[in-house]
Order: sequence, then C-alpha cells, then structure tokens
Amino acid sequence: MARTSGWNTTAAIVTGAACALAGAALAGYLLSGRRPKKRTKIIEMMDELQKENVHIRDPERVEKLLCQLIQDGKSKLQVITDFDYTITRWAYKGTRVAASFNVLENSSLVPESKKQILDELRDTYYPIEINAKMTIEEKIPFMMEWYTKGTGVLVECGLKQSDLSLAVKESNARMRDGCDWQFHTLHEHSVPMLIFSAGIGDILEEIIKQHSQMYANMRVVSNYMDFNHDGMLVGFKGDLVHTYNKNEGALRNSDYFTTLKERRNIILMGDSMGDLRMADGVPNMQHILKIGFLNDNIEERLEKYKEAYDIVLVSDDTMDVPNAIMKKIL
Ligand SMILES: Nc1ccn([C@@H]2O[C@H](COP(=O)(O)O)[C@@H](O)[C@H]2O)c(=O)n1
Ligand SMILES: [Mg+2]
Repeated sequence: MARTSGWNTTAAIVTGAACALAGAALAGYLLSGRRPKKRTKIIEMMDELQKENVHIRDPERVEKLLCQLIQDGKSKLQVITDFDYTITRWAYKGTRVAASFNVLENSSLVPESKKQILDELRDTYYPIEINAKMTIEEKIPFMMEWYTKGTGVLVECGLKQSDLSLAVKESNARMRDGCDWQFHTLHEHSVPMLIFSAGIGDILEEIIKQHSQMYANMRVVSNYMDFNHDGMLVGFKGDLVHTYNKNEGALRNSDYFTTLKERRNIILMGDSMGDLRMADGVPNMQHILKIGFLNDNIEERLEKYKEAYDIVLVSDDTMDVPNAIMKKIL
C-alpha cells in the first residue's frame, strides 16, 4: 500500500517521503476541496492503536517511524523478538502460562524435592527481575545466580531428551493469538525473524512446533540443553543467556546480523527492559520500532516502559498491534 504509485507525488508534499497513508488523506483533501477528517495520521487510522491498553509516549516519533518502515518496505525489514511472554501469552483461561523453564519445572519429570528448590529460587529472583527500582546492572548478578542455580537443579533431575515433547504437550504454554499468522506471513515475505530468549531453546522450539511451525526464516538464540549419547541432560551449551545479558548475546551473534546488513529496519518485540538490548549487534541500523508487552507489575513499570519502548501494550494476549503494523509494511 505504501508504494501505490498514484499517491507518491502527494505524499512527497507531506513529508518529503512517500508515506502513502498520510498522503492518501491529503490527496483526498486536495481533490475534494473539503477539510480532511480528523484521522490523517497512520497511528490515528490504525484501529489496533486506538485501544486503551496501547500506550505511546511520543506519537510523532512513532508516526515518523511507521512512515519510514512502510516506505522502505519488506526488503529492508528484520524482526527481532523475545520468546517467553512476548511470543507466548501471559495468561490463558485465567491462569498464568508457563515460561519455557516452567514447562520443565512444573512437569512430572521433576521430583517434588527439586520442584520445591526451583519454586524457592523463582520466589527469590523473579521479584528482582521485575523490580522497577533496581537498575539492570544491579540485577545482573542476581540473574546469574538464578540461572546458574536453576539450570544446575534441572541437570540433577535426570531429564531425557525424549521426554521434552510430552512435557510441552502437558503444559499450558500458549502463544499469543496471531503468532501463527505472523510466523507464516513473515516467512511468505522472506522477512528474517530472530527469536532471542533467555528461556530454554529446546523447549521453545517444541512449543512453536506444537502450536504453529518453525519456518526457514526463523533463527533462535537461547539456552540449549546438552544431552549425552543416552539422551540424558548433562548441562547447557555455551554461556547462559539471562534476561539482562542479551546485549552480549547479540554481539556474539553479530555474524547473523552481518549477513542481514541490508535489512536496516527493525521491529523489536519484548516484555522486559533487557529485551531492548537484543538488537545491539545490528550494524548500520537505520530505524527501530520497539514494541513492549507489559504483563506484570504494571503500575510500577508503566512509565519506564513508555520511556523505553515506542509502543507499550498492557495486558494484551494478542499480536494484533505488531501484526497490523507488519501488514502495512509487507
Ligand atoms: N529458572 C527460570 C529462569 C527464567 N525464567 C523466566 O524465563 C523468561 C526468560 O525468557 P525470555 O524468552 O523472556 O527471554 C523470563 O520471563 C524469566 O522470568 C523462569 O521462569 N525460570
Ligand atoms: Mg520474555
């Protein structure tokens, strides 16, 4: 739509760039002689952005960003997204959904004695993860502790690779409504999608396979389990990715970004302040639209999220907003 040729001249008058939707509204005005109706901007015209749970601190910036992304089109686009509580929903049928770690931690594969330790770890460290007053630097040592202890306990549980699929099946892990459409459509338009997760890679891939499909344009960077020749879990591969060191992971994976160096526009989606660093390894980045899902500790964190993310979606279990934006670009 952004590149519909008939509107280009008019759009150029508006912003010096072909932003077709705003251009279309102005063209209507010029042709009809009537004043345009109120909604002339993209962000005003998108119904998905008018909902009460959608927060945009700087609408002018978002309007400009959308114009740029639409104008540059799909060939310049890549998507970088978190997994737990970004691809997956926060709640399903009134119950909190399992993060990829919880799929194992809550399963019958883990003995009760170990569950108790894992629950205590979560009760200690999760409040730190979402604390609105601590800085990321203050949180990092605690996250390291949580991940080191938590993965250590899982390794002691005698988990087998062949059990993972059933653990996912029996869990309540669910993706947001609209993920299936998004995955399929990004693949159809050959837009690369990086899923960057501090969860468990093996589990999140299984969640995607069971509820949608892993496509060739998807790449996952996460914590992968290390199994011995008998298929028993013996550790985790490489350095652990935790919620607040995704910047290091991004730089370690800079080869991936280098191969996509012509794709200078990013849609980034996350649910934590740590997710904002997922694109740190992207060379020559031109425009980045950051969409944040705020699921928990909402009142305390909303202002900070509004400062950090361009669009904040509060208690939204759908992909409606990102999908509506993608539709305009593709
Ligand atoms: N033992 C653990 C460790 C982490 N979590 C949660 O996993 C999420 C991280 O994955 P992302 O895809 O969001 O990067 C994060 O929400 C942690 O709270 C956990 O539940 N248990
Ligand atoms: Mg997350």
